[in-house]
Amino acid sequence: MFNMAESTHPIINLQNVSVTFQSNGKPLNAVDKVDLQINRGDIYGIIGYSGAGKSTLVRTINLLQQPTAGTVTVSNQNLQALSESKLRAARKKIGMIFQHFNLLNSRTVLNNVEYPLLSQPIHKPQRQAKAKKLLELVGLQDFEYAYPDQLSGGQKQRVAIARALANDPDILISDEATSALDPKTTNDILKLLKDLNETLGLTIVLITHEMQVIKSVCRHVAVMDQGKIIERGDVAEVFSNPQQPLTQNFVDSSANVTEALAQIKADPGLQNLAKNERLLFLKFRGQATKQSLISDLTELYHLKANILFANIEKIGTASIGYLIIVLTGETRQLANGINLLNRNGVRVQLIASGKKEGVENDQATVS
Ligand SMILES: Nc1ncnc2c1ncn2[C@@H]1O[C@H](COP(=O)(O)OP(=O)(O)OP(=O)(O)O)[C@@H](O)[C@H]1O
Repeated sequence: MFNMAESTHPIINLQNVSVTFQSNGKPLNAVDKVDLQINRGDIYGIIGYSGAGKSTLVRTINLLQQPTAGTVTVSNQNLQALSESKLRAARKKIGMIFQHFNLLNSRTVLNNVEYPLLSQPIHKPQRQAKAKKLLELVGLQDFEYAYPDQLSGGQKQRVAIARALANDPDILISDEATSALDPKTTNDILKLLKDLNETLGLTIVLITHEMQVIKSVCRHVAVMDQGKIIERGDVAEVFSNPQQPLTQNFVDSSANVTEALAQIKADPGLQNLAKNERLLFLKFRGQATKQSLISDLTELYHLKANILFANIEKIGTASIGYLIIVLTGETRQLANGINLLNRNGVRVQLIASGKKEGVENDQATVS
């Protein structure tokens, strides 16, 4: 996906950035020697589980979090070398939105959006005009005099976005901004962020623990674990061919496979498979998702496949298919069938086999 607004010049350049906290008297490397370059106009996702260091990392971008080591360059300025007043000016060009909106409940929607402009040398009419324009941009022109408590979660986040745009930032950092929202509202907010990226050329850095969020708006992604970026690149490339088990976990959870596997493994009915049955987890990629391999098993080897779970995860132009099946048939034919799947690029994992008939009797490779 090419975006006219995106250039190949990094607007954000973190070099060898570390943040070490003291936790119970011991050093904790929340961010560990991270290099991160984000181009102007990009929508860059950072994904990781809780505690991976995502928030700490993105807070170094505006020096809300001072790094213990490394350099932070934004819009060609080394932020650590700036005077207090120049740093304040640089920070105004980096907006932020959060999971819990952080609105001032005693102020109207309009006053909330005006708030960051109060310290600016602008007169009230211009300030209000600007805030009204921003509310229109986020689709809340009819809510100027409402109070945050009267709004839905999605509307509150729109106010927070309008407020974050008050100083015409070049960069918007979104820290789990959709985590408290339902799926439909999440999509609406993500669509708004994408529109703002396209119309304003806004660079967006978005942190989340949900792969669907990354998939629906980001062009690039970094996967974070224990303070380090363990994998990064184009979203479709990273998620269609994960190199790290953690990245694979995100893909599997997104396709609901992790949950399905747990449920199936816990099903008492499947603890006692007959000796001619195999419980298999199959993962397909690319071409394999289009082939009729399951019907081939029946035709060639007289195997019966009982499908317990099926899903296809589409990532860019790539597809990853998942099947959990109970395959029934003669021992030799079961081995032939599994070999056929393997030969066709299907990753076959044996979850359980029938009693007495051990796996060692199968002449097939299963992982
Ligand atoms: N001010 C602090 N003092 C001490 N430890 C901290 C501080 N801030 C964060 N940490 C620790 O640093 C690690 C990374 O936290 P961080 O909040 O950056 O992770 P995260 O990936 O954003 O996760 P979450 O989504 O849960 O916030 C965690 O172990 C956290 O407990």
